[in-house]
Amino acid sequence: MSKHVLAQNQYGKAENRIVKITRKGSDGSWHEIRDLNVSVALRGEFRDVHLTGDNGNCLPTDTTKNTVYAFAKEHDVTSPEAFGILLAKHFVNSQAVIHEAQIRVEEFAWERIPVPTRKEQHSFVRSGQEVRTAQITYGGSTGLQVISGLKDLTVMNSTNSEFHGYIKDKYTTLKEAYDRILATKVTARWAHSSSAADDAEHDWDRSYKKVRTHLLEAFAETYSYSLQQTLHAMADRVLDNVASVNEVRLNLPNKHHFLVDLEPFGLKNDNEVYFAADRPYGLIEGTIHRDGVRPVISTSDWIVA
Ligand SMILES: O=c1[nH]c(=O)c2[nH]c(=O)[nH]c2[nH]1
Repeated sequence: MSKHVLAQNQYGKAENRIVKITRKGSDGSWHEIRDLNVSVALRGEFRDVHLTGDNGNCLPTDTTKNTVYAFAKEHDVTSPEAFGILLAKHFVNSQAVIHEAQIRVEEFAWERIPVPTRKEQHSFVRSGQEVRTAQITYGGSTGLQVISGLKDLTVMNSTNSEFHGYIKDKYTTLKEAYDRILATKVTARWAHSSSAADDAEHDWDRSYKKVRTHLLEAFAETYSYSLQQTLHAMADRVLDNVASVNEVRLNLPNKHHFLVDLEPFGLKNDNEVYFAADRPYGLIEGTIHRDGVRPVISTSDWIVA
């Protein structure tokens, strides 16, 4: 026996890449695709597996992978959230030793390449840079918890951004800015109310589009005095407009654009030529939630820009 304490542990199979083709139309020539990266983490009675070599409670990670494949065949993949809910419930409800399952899904979006000369539609182009995310946790004390999100959504305002009035100490060299570029690569996660999570009819694709639109509109429409203020405005807009969302966490790395000094060349830089710095970036993160709701989105995952 170990004299040390086994604390949080989980296991499963990470990053199962699956593409589901659904054939529609009378001859099945209209294709729809969902391109997912599905990770499984199981929590439960796995003490003996770690301590004694008894694998009697261990559902192999290989089986969890196969389950993802089989579920993709046996069920409609209507959204990352709905697929994750099916899987999480399956693991907890089928094995007594599994107390909680967490499914993380990334979805890569594809758009149709329209081919007017043929009725079959089976050609696609990867759309955008952003990745849709979902994290489903079922069992334990949480019941069903659904956290949706997106990452790698890069946005820029080429004006309507200022930054001044900040603390100045002996290390401060930053010049005050009254018209600057504001650019960031958005990582957003939002937690749904339990009534939305438990509603089998919830339209996850629709709520994803709504949240994404409100995030982008708030970014574009906020006259910004700091990226922190923009962050708050973006999350606020989502909470004001999407009733089923209780909490929003945003990671907004400040992708700095510095004015290039053109004076050595006898030129004046009228806020026209910037150096787009790669690193370091400003680390700007925050959670905004409805009053009276306990926040559930992890604050410990730092997002690297
Ligand atoms: O929007 C900003 N917030 C900051 O906290 C900060 N700090 C900094 O150097 N530039 C900026 N910009």
